[in-house]
Amino acid sequence: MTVQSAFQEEAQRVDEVLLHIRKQLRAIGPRYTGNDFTEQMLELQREQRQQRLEVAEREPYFGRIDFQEKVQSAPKPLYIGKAGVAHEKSNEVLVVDWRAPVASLFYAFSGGEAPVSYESPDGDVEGTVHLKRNLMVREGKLERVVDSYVRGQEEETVTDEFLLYRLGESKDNKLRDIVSTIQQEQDRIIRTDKNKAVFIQGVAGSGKTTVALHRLAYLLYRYAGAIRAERMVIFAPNRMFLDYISGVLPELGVGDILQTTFAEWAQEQLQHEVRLDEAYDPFAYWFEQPRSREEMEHAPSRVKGSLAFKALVDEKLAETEASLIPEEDFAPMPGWKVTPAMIKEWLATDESSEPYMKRRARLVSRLKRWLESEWKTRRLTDGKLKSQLGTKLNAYAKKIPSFTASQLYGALLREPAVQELLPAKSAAATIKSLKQKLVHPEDLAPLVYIQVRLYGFEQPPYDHIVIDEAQDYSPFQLEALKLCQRQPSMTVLGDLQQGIHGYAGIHSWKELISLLPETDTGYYELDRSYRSTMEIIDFANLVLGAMGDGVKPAVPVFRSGEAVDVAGAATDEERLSMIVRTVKEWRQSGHYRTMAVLGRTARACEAIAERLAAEGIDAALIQSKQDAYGGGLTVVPAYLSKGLEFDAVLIADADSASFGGNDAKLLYVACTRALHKLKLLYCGELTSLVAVPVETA
Ligand SMILES: Nc1ncnc2c1ncn2[C@@H]1O[C@H](COP(=O)(O)OP(=O)(O)OP(=O)(O)O)[C@@H](O)[C@H]1O
Repeated sequence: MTVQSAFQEEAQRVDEVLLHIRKQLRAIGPRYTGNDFTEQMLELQREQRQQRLEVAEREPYFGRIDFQEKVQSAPKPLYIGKAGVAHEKSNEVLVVDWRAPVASLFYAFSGGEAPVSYESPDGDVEGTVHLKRNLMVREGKLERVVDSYVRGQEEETVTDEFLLYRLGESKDNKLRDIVSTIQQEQDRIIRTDKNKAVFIQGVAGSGKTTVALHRLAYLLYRYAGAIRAERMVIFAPNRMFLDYISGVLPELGVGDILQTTFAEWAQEQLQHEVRLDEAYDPFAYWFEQPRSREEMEHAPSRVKGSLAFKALVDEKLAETEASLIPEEDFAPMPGWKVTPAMIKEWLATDESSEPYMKRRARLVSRLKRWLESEWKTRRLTDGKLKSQLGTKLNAYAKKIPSFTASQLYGALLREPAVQELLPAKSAAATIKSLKQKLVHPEDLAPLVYIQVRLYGFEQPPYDHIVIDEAQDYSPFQLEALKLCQRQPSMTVLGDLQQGIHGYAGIHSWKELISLLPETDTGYYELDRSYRSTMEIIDFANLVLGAMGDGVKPAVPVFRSGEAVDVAGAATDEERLSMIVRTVKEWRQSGHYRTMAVLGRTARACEAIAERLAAEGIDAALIQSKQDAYGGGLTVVPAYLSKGLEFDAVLIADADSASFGGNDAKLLYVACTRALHKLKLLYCGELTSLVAVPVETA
């Protein structure tokens, strides 16, 4: 078949499928707005179906794979789309949902005539692939058809032309779904079994965030009923990042998933008993002036996030547990007595896995029942005596300690064992803040952990937990989250090479993985970077090399672009003029929809934004409490740019004073934000992290 006739045939099919989709959309009818519960539930289903069909109407499908099952005599074309569509009468499948088992063939097939198979609920299905085709449909019209594999033709392996086309596009202010170009190594992670905690170490731009979001959509489809969107949670580093990723799930037809930061979530779990101390800004402390590695290593945040600290919390909780049995008898009247031994017996028959405060409440009720039964047995009637007995019970109950999480935490911080781990000054400062109900971010994991151990849940709230930028999490944070899940079902992703929060995060994935049973975990590495051109990745790898041995360079996709520019200025004034000139040039070129000027500190960024404003250039200055990222031209401190991406990036102060020997990770993060264009400017001496200066000015 010629390329032209293939295009015509596909264009005709797109039209036909769209007719079916539109017919089905029309058949959905008007919305139900009454009060009948059953009708309301049906309406919810109708609404979801409508959303799926609307997604399909925009782009019915993006891929085709012709697969011949071993038992069949001819290949069958399967069209893969974001939402499955069936013929309204015959139920024949017109579009296969990308999450269906058979669709895995489209992603996993890497060429060759050998038999392939996919896992269906009824077992493995074997067969051969005859065609793999990418189709691009925009606004209901077929625009492009690319065959990446045709059986019998000379090229044996699939080509990446379609992927390269997608990667070459410029980006706006939101992360997008990648269903049409998911790569084999990503697909494997997305389709991992639900009862696993999946850990992903991936280089910058390898699609970790994107993969995690697609995995949620997959789990909801594959385990419909068992896993529910409202019992899932995504943790991201800040509100701006959450805004940036907020478009992906709706586009995949998934709604209602809680997307939050650990700090916000923790304060809610603690029912706002405490709040973050606004006067302490960790970013300002750690990034606005040089700090030594030594200081980072011994930071209070590292101690409070450690397992050694958790062990002390556990000891304190065990001690509290033991205090459930009072040391004295409860003897409200002569001849009436409950001994500690009896209480011990009662507690032993109770649900011993229940949290302390529940067991405590149960014990007090039991004492009350005992009092009532004694009262009845003795046939007493004196109302005054009854109220005296009540008072005695209350007085006795007070001897069984009762705590809020922050009270217990405060008590723990006063103990000598804690003082051995944590500098006395730091413990004293935390105790003082707690009195005002203020805490630092690193106090939240211990507090939530204590809260859950003291009060528990009716049932742990989550079916699945996603942790993005998990290299910045402490083992104690993971321990707190473990208590909140029904079974080990997590997606934990990050990049140790981008671990710029050394004062809080981990050094090795083992620190987190070892907290779960080995059989419940999976570990994956993603080495290919999809975001940036080869030139940018090669340059970023150079910076990475400055970190010393043991680093894993990112492997670029074969997408070539412009060379990375490095230019020096003689004076700071000249550097600022060069920033203005570069931004103007980039704007005039019309090539870039999103651009960023990255500075080492917030202060440096303020100066740049001021200068741009003075030249009449609009730029959004991003600060640490930012809620949203709006695209266009942005000025942002390098440490806040993590997770984001821009068509063009200008690193405004790549001098040796701004990026010293310890800042390789930060500079690596900054360089890898760029998709198509990267430029570095410096004044004075170029940072030693960039080994080969390239003069272009
Ligand atoms: N298979 C793919 N097809 C097309 N684009 C992809 C693919 N995988 C990743 N991308 C693109 O690469 C970019 C980086 O993805 P993402 O932000 O998820 O990576 P990351 O590993 O989380 O990056 P970082 O660690 O730098 O935050 C995004 O623009 C994403 O759309």
